[in-house]
Amino acid sequence: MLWIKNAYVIDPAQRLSGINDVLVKDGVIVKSAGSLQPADVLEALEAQRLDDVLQVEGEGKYLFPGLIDVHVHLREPGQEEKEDIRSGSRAAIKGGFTSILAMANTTPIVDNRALTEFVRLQGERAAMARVYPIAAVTKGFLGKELVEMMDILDGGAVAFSDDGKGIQNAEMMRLALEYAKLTGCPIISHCEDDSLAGHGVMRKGEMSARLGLRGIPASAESVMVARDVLLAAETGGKLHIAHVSTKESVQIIREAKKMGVDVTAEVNPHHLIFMDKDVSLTDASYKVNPPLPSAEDQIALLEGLLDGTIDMLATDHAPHTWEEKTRPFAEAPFGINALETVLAAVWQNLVLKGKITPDQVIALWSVNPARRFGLPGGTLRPGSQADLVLFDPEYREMISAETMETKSQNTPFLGQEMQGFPVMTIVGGKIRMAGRKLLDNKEEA
Ligand SMILES: NC(=O)N[C@@H](CC(=O)O)C(=O)O
Ligand SMILES: [Zn+2]
Ligand SMILES: [Zn+2]
Repeated sequence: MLWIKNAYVIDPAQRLSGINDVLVKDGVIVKSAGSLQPADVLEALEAQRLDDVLQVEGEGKYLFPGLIDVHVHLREPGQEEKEDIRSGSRAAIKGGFTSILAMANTTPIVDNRALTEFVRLQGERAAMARVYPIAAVTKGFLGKELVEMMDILDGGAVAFSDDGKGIQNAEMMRLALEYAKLTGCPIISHCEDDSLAGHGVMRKGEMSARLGLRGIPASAESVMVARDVLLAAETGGKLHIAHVSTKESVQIIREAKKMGVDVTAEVNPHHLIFMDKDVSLTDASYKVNPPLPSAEDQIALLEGLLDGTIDMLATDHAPHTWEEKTRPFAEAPFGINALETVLAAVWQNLVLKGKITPDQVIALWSVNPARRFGLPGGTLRPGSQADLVLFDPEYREMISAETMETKSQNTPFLGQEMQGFPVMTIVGGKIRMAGRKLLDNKEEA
């Protein structure tokens, strides 16, 4: 049993934002509002002695429902030199994520039930963050044949996506959304038209011209966003747009929502924090797909996030080896390692700069993802599973290979001291991290 005292509790689902005490018993939230006296605690927990209750002082810290990240690359099976389900889910816990959705672009691709079950079971074995598999939309990501959606859903998938690759064939996407209407399970679209993206390596514009790098026009994304919302409108299937990065995409999604299309969207913090201007030829940690946006796009992304056009934040945690990411910019793979640095990055660059409130961050990264993907969590309402994070806005940490659980170091923050980190992460009442140290096999609170 657990009693967290005097923390600043943020629970947008209950419209809670203020100093409160939270009680946990048998992996479930018992109480999440009010200031409690020992007698109240014993009564609420039906406990005999206060000695049976672990007391945690939360003063000066925020307490919120565990973050849910719907876009993570864990690289297992097949690319365990970059990450595996254990290292990735450990990184998640240190970053404040109690649930993560694993993308299917592994080797082999997660396009059948056996592989879906494998990902789920590896997540359970790691016993850190909850790991939910996302399976491919098309077999082998070839865009030719749909996977066996019903069978894969029975295996535990919570969404379908060919993320890493856009589905080029419009009829294939239409068919996928038609099935999504039947299953009620979202299709996550990586919107990228290959003919427009070509062999580009950064956003096309003045900066790409100056650096002499091949550019990817904004239309490579927005053209497919437009296509997909029209297909979602026609079929009634649930559509989720991954990593929105252009102002045109934001406009299209805004209009689609007005039309009543069942579409949601995410934005990655790196697209809100960095721009095409930050790209340098000597540092491929800024190389990501979709590429870093223009200043104008970045303003539109933030506007979209604040007006509800964009529903959630997601990391697109994409670990790659040091060897690959120190290749010349044009040859390095796309992707930014994010799980352990992203909350501090959002805190420093968006919250402390007054661009977004802590309450908005929790709505965007916990409540909304839980709702859209039909997952438990996302709230501290009594009776909910006890997935929570105690966050210290003052805590500072140096970002290095030694301090991180991820196997890769491809983050622009490497070697920097950052501020604002989780100091306790609890999953189903089990303390998985305390004082920045991971705890294996902890008893349930
Ligand atoms: N985002 C990236 O730059 N890379 C992702 C693929 C993807 O999310 O499309 C990866 O798997 O490395
Ligand atoms: Zn993608
Ligand atoms: Zn991705």
